[in-house]
Amino acid sequence: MSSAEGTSSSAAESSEKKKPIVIITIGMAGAGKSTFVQRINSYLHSKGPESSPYVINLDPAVANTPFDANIDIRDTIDYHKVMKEYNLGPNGGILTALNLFTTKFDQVLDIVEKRADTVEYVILDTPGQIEIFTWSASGAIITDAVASSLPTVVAYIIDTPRTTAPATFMSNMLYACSILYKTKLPFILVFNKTDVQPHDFAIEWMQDFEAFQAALASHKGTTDDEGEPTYMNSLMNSMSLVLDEFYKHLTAVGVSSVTGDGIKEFFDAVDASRTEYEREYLPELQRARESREKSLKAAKEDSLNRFMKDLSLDREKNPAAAAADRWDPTAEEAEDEDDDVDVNIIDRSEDAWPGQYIDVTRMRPRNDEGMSWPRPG
Ligand SMILES: Nc1nc2c(ncn2[C@@H]2O[C@H](COP(=O)(O)OP(=O)(O)OP(=O)(O)O)[C@@H](O)[C@H]2O)c(=O)[nH]1
Repeated sequence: MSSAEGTSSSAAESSEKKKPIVIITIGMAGAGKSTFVQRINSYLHSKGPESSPYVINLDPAVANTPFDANIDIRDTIDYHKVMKEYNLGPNGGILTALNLFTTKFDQVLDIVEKRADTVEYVILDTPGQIEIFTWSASGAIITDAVASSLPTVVAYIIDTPRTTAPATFMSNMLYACSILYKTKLPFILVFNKTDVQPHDFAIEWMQDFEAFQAALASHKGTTDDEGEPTYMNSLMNSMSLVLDEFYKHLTAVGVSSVTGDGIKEFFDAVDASRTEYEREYLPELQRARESREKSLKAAKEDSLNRFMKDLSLDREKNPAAAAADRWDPTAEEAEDEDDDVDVNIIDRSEDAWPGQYIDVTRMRPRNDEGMSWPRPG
């Protein structure tokens, strides 16, 4: 972002209250996501009550969170009960619990939007099994719903001490790359646990692919018995060139969720990503909306045309029935409601979600009695 852009946008924003920015935290199990959320939460609290964030926990299986969530999926859905009722294993249980919660996510958004004037940051903690959020329909629905209402940034938490091997680093970057291209949201790589392992090596590898290739060559197991580079080595060498382009779209910060080091730099990156969201994500969202409206309109017209064609074929085949089928304005019992061709085409994007109102913030813990979840069978 150029400084000129930053100045003009901040001048425009200062006249009206900024919308809160949503931080979606994701990361491999054990990367330190919950500890990180707890750390940024306490950092914001320490700045004063007006800076307190709004925290949403989306992990139904977490036993204890080291932070108090304002909205907690566990208050609405009993994950153990879901596993039992649907006869699922742990991952299926988490996924189903998240799916069920997603059906009520509009209510969560309503609540968050009502707090928009008093809150600066909204923090979303996601399930420990990263793929349950990043590769599920409900994860995509939640991300899209949030990002279309409020500025949003993805914080991808990386276990730095476990990423020092070039192959692990590359796998982590490829995963980050896939999430970036899926969400298209501003993206921050958070190298966590820098108290154990500084993240300088990662920054160097991201800025200089030759340094990465040198590290790769010096790592054991990169050549076969004849001293030739292994298939994996050649693949990673080529990938490092491809990822060079991807790194340009990322911001990387090093933090220690234990000592609090680097948390201020993380928030500087979050604040900078607001501009990126407005400049890149919003216009893209607008384009996607327009194209969806266009395709819905086309589908509607196509359906209407096919209906009219079927109707004329029927009439050709059976002229007697067609004659009897004419509308008689004088007939008292003229029923016309079934002729409304629009009824089968519903633009659900404009609808409110169906279902009863449930204030998810007021539910008793671990109790979903009275909820009309779909049941199997
Ligand atoms: N030294 C050090 N340890 C950390 C740091 N952040 C987290 N940890 C430790 O890493 C382990 C995993 O942290 P969690 O916060 O539970 O990780 P998580 O990603 O939420 O794990 P899941 O609950 O499986 O999703 C814990 O033992 C933490 O104490 C850090 O910055 N430095």
